[in-house]
Amino acid sequence: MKGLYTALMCSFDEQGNINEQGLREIVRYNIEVSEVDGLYVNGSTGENFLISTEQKKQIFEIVKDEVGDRVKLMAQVGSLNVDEASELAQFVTDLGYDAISAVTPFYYKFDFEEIKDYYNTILEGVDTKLIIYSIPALTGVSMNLEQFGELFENEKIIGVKFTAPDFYLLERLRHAYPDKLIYSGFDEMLLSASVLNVDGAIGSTFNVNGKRAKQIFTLAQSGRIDEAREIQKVTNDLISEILENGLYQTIKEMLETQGVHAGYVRKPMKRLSEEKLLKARSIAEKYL
Ligand SMILES: CC(=O)N[C@H](C=O)[C@@H](O)[C@H](O)[C@H](O)CO
Ligand SMILES: CC(=O)C(=O)O
Repeated sequence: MKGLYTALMCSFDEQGNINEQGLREIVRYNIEVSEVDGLYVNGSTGENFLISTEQKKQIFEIVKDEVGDRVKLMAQVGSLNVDEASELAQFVTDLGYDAISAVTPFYYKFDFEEIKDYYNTILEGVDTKLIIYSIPALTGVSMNLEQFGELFENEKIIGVKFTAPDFYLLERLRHAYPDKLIYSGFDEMLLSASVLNVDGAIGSTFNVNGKRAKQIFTLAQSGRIDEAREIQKVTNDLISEILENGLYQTIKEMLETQGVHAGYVRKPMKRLSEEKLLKARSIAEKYL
């Protein structure tokens, strides 16, 4: 389960319906061109929190069908509706996903006991391993070292996708739980996280920048930090331009320039203006 996973985008048409062919093309591009080790399906990047349960299932099915056993697959099933999360956990287990992942429950201010119960409930009765998805900037949920430790006591919880800039906590986690899988979540901090010996990374920009990300990770693992830093610099030039232009929209348009029909984002996300579309294309030309 180690290595680099793309937080997979989903292709939607102008009405917001899933474009199956487009989604298959995104999957193929990630496997064949970016050569990542796996895909993280229905995360933030997949616009998961904007779609129905049926659409989530459809995406899980299409991706598994397209991938087969070529790369590893993680399914993000987390939801404020725990019944939905459990249903999806069972669904992807039956489909043969390699692991599930669940974002910490958000919006309401859940206490730690409630968060723990959420994970244990999702895992009840399903025979799959789970990666916690921690992204405090979007969820408002920060957990400390001891709380991660308490969650890790459940043997089915095998790791965490750590999307936070707290490298003190990351180092403490790595040291305290050498047998758990830790994935770096911020692509712009991949080198720094790799130096702390994370097991892999999961990122949105890998949809278009998977090759450089892989280089950063493998160079850092073999101690070639100067070379890795150069590639992180180019990567961060790219990420800055993407973030300034609109994260998911720009990545989708960059994929379009490669013949991948990544389509539109769903409302309430907005589409790129004509000017930003041109900018996205010029970013693609510069970096791809
Ligand atoms: C919210 C979100 O998309 N987070 C991603 C993973 O956790 C990252 O891959 C970021 O998109 C990326 O690092 C750009 O900031
Ligand atoms: C990793 C990330 O960006 C996601 O949740 O899709």
